[in-house]
Amino acid sequence: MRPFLIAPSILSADFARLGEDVDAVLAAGADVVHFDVMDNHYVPNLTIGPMVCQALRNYGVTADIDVHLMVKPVDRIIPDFAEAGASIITFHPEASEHVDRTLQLIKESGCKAGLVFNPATPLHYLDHVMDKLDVILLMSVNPGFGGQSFIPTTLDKLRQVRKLIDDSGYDIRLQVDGGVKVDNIGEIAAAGADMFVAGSAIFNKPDYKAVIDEMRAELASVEA
Ligand SMILES: O=C(CO)[C@H](O)[C@H](O)COP(=O)(O)O
Repeated sequence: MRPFLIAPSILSADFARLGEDVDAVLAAGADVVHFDVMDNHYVPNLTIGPMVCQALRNYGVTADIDVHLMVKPVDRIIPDFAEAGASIITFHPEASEHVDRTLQLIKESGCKAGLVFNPATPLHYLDHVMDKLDVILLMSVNPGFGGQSFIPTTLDKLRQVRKLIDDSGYDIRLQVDGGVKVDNIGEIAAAGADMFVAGSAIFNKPDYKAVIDEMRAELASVEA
């Protein structure tokens, strides 16, 4: 399996000093910035858009920015995020009228592309598009808010998707998002995830490096 990636969700960062907080979490050892976009329509919350992504790039953030679109419709906003510096764009297949077309739009915009599955979204959306995916994100909470508890049935779903990826032979990251903490990240990795989104577990602690180091220590015992 490829190296594990830790992607702090800036949903739990301090929006009043976002650039500094993102710099701090990257300096603490994070690999990727996870950027949650909510529209108060597809999910019952409202967050940030392309202007904030561009502001992070202008501030000097060079790490990959992983944009998770919790919006409907999806396609209109994709070129704006690509222009604003997104590296990866993921979306929920049931929020798109044409999943294949949306994946192509992301790729043509120069970004990596992925599909996101809510806890109750069936995996059949993966049929016929595995060759177009760079990331599969399994939500381990219902989307909309940080700080929720990890839904344990996600572990079985991770095992299923890990097998699908391995059998496909494609180079696809398996990401998990929601309720990821130091005390469950090892079990989640053992189920097949290789990219871990964590918001409150990192940003709600005073020492980001200490949390990320503890996560890496748990992951090291899975790799061994
Ligand atoms: O997409 C999200 C919610 O829709 C967040 O990324 C996710 O919930 C992370 O927050 P936490 O780690 O606090 O659960």
